[in-house]
Amino acid sequence: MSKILVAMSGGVDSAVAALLLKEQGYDIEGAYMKNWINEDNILGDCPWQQDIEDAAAVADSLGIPFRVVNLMHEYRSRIVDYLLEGYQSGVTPNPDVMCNREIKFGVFLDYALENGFSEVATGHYAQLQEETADSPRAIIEGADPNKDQTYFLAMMRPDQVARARFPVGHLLKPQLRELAQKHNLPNAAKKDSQGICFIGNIKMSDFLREYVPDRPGPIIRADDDKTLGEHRGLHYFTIGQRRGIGVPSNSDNNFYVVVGKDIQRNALLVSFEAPSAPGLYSSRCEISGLSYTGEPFPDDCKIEAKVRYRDPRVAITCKRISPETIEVIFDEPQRALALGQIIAFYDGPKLLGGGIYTKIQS
Ligand SMILES: Nc1ncnc2c1ncn2[C@@H]1O[C@H](COP(=O)(O)OP(=O)(O)OP(=O)(O)O)[C@@H](O)[C@H]1O
Repeated sequence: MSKILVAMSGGVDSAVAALLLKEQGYDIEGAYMKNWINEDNILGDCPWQQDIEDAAAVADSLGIPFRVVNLMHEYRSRIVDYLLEGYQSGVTPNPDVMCNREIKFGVFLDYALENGFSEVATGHYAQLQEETADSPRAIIEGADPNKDQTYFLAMMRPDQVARARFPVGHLLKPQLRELAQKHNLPNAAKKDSQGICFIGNIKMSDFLREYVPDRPGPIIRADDDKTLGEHRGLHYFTIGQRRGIGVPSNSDNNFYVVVGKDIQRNALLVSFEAPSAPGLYSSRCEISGLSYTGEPFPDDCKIEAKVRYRDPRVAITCKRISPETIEVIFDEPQRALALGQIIAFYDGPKLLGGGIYTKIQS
């Protein structure tokens, strides 16, 4: 029977993933991935030591072998550099999506295959539709609509999907917690992690402050080009952001919102929140780095997409520009799309693939 390496973060989701596979009779081992932040420890916070202890304790209670895999160098080159380059060039990268393709189902899967395993399991809320004569294995949204994580898997390639397992994707989070308690898993009551896969409990703004030099520039009102103030660096801001701009609206009903970045002038563009705010809503965009989780979808087609994590699926039309680039036209204009971020494509609950916003048009 095939051997499965379970990626155990110390959190409850991957603990239950291991529990379920064990109960189903699979030959499994657990592994914690040590990433770059573990080694550098510059920000004086090390929640990961506790995470390793928690993952080891869960493996112990399940009676499965456990190891720590050091992926520090790969993480530095594939994720941290991508993150820093993105922020330095004025776009908003998505380390979580890249982490799944490059690390969890990239170097970590390679490590598993080299060490006698045939699959990698994670605690992602996603389901799998097994391969049929007509189509390869497909990723389907998780059963818990509040927890579905398929968006983060959008850039996975078919060969990676073929070797992935998501044992908890059919569960609702409360059911998962109940299972963890019923089986006395040592981390049954542990709080959920905050998302960004390697930064852990460290805030993105602290990370940026440490690694990307400040580069002050003007805050400009996009409607009339009036300078309203100064920002510390474009990388601290994302389109659609309202908090922390530092420019009062002097009015009770109007709020300034970031509507864009003018890279040439190093200017942060703001406007009052409104459907007519210049650049805030887009009806079309260009997507590069197009990647499919299974069969490629047709050159010109009507499908659905999630424009960001936690957004509902929306109707889109795709038009092919080149092998790796498409134009996406939204049925309804979408608010605050950020260059560098990821769009995920769907056919109903089935994930089709993803790509990177490289041009956004109103
Ligand atoms: N440092 C790590 N070592 C091993 N596996 C990891 C690590 N970080 C994340 N994973 C794997 O990736 C999955 C999704 O990661 P994410 O950070 O979204 O955690 P999560 O949904 O809070 O799950 P968990 O409760 O297992 O931490 C985890 O369930 C786990 O299988």
